[in-house]
Amino acid sequence: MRSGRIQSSASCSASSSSTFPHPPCLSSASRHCKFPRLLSPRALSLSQRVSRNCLVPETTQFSFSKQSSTNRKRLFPVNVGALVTSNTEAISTGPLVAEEKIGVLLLNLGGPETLDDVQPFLFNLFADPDIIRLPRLFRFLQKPLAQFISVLRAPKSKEGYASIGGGSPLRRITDDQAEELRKSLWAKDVPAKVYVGMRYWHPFTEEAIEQIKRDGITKLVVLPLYPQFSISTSGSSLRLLESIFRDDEYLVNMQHTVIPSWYQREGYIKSMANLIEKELQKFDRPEKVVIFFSAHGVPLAYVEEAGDPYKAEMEECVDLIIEELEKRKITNAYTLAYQSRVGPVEWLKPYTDDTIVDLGRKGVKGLLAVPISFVSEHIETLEEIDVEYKELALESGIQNWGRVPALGCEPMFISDLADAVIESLPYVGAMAVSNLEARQSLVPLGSVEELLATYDSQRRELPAPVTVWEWGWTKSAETWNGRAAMLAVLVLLLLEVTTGEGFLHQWGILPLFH
Ligand SMILES: C=CC1=C(C)c2cc3[nH]c(cc4nc(cc5[nH]c(cc1n2)c(C)c5CCC(=O)O)C(CCC(=O)O)=C4C)c(C)c3C=C
Ligand SMILES: [Fe+2]
Repeated sequence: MRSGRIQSSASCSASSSSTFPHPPCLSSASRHCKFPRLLSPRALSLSQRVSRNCLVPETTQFSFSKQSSTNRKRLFPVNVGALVTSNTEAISTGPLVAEEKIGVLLLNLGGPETLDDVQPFLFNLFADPDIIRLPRLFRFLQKPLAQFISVLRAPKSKEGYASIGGGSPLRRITDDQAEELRKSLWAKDVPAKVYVGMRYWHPFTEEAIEQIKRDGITKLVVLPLYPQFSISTSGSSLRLLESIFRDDEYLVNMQHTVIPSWYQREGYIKSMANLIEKELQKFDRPEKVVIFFSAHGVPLAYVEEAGDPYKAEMEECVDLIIEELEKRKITNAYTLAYQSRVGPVEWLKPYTDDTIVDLGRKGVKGLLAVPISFVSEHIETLEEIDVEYKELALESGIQNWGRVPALGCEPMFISDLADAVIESLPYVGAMAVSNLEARQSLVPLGSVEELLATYDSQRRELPAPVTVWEWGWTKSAETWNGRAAMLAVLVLLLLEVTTGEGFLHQWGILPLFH
């Protein structure tokens, strides 16, 4: 089989070989132009909105095809140190004074630590308006609906968590990453404190923020632990931070900056390439193995309707890793697919399961799975990939299976995260939008408000990714089941509100305001 990207027959609408014009940016030297107001999100066409990275001058065609990727600019600096120095000089925020207390806030998803945590964890997830975005009129239903869906989904999720030891390893791994990052920063003469703020489980972002206040942090770098930005992950955490910051006098005055995504950084790309290279060597005939990048999916509407840059960033990330492997003379065939879809709506394609079957049918005998959207082991690597997809691959005729571990605390990766933090420090509190130099930063930066204005500024209503009720097999049946269930919820609510009694009162969801 020829090397290069394998396109599954179940391939996506905006395929990896599609070419589209790149949005204008201030300067061709600028690696990212995530700063708003220059380009009004409304003014951008859909194809422009999904790829906001300004890697090439305005007139250049930007393509994700294999052929053109070799002509593309290097995405990461050859000499980070030199550029940091020049950036530091360029920004007039002044030197860090002795009383300055630097904090780094790592944002992550969080996961249930015990089986009893599963349903409340799912409730928090589905109560997030960036996961289920209800029409304005129905917003008051968010919590009852989240309760309803979480109760329905909990048994299936519990099974998964039970099979990986009774809980998610996410907290332990993220705490370890925070400690290693802290050590790395101190070793680089940046005495910073590192905090972990989870979106859906302990330690919650609110708890981390309270600690940040108690510690008297004056400069904060916000670093989501997702390499690629999605409205549903980093975006959701930033949305929460925005509301916490807005309501708090201390935080309003605390200087901060956000590193929204960092998939293009040299240390991350090289660390991923190292892991892939190492795992390939475990196969009898490494050159015959297909490298299978599997990313967590998002509903298609996030990308196509809300302008989520996730898919564009993911494709670019894969291209960069492949370029790095090619430099090492590793020219295996590869493909990218999306896993873990929930509910009846269409998610990013091609789907991982369909692609595995497809590859088996095409005679592929060796597959190396590379989880790419997350830097810790979690239920979707340990259960979905290691158990479900492996089984599917073997059933589909793929005889040799391997999986690249998540990065975890891999030293080169942690050291690169520390560099990202250090590079961002000159911009903490700097008015990134009005600051010409900041726009040319190596690390795409911005305040919480700026980033939220860039991505998803209109907060369009999106179809709920999960179904409320499930029976029958057809899509239309599911739609009608959903509508019927919605009606049932409304009737129940009406009864509850009028009688003051019912299951929502028993669960403490109503009354909404105490
Ligand atoms: C980049 C990573 C992730 C994206 C994008 C994402 C979007 C997304 N997820 C759901 C629904 C669920 N996610 C669940 C678990 C989960 N999700 C991610 C990452 C991304 N999610 C991780 C790492 C995990 C596992 C955490 C752990 O405990 O180990 C779950 C719960 C598990 C299950 O029941 O399957 C749900 C549900 C949606 C709807 C969504 C986009 C809209
Ligand atoms: Fe998820």
